[in-house]
Amino acid sequence: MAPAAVQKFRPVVISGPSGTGKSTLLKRLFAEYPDKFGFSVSHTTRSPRPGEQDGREYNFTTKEAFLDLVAQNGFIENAQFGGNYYGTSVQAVKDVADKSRICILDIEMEGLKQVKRTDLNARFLFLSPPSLEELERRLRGRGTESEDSLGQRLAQARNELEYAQQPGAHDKIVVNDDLETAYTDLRDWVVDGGRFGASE
Ligand SMILES: Nc1ncnc2c1ncn2[C@@H]1O[C@H](COP(=O)(O)OP(=O)(O)OP(=O)(O)O)[C@@H](O)[C@H]1O
Repeated sequence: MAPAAVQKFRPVVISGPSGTGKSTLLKRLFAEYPDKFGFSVSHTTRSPRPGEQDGREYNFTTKEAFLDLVAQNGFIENAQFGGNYYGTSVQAVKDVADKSRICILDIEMEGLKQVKRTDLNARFLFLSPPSLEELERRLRGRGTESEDSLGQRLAQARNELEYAQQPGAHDKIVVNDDLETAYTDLRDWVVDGGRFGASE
């Protein structure tokens, strides 16, 4: 049997508290390596909007099919917003590897734990803020959060930082203090001398 594409194109899970700088760093990584990485296509039960194509913006699906896949543990993460379901399926991550790209998963701690229960052969990087105080400053500076949402994000950040301290929780921890240093650290670990974590 041919080896699964995820053996060669190992997905990378990047987690870390909201506001730590994941989007900022990933944007740079994608710009420096435009053909190497990809995001998985999410499932949704909402209707396609004009111009949206099944399998491109989303995998459009019915509520029944969605819930079937939930029951089969087919999702890494799933949630309900405004009456519709959304989720990242294990298969969608494999689809990225099948296209010879490394899937980058920007997910929360619960999703990460779910990935560990799959055969996705992922590598795990935790992006840590220098401190909770600095994280709060950045979230306030970004100007996207209400006080409520800020409080929730900081509480969740405490959980994630605690989990990250457990041995074996992540393969690599990058502290995003100085942006240049953090980017070099993250890139060098992800690229891994051109092996991208694969054994050969
Ligand atoms: N090293 C850094 N020093 C100072 N500010 C930074 C640094 N890295 C990122 N920021 C700023 O912190 C804010 C949060 O960054 P970003 O939006 O990338 O976080 P995120 O982890 O992707 O958050 P979310 O998970 O909520 O999308 C942004 O305003 C960004 O410009």
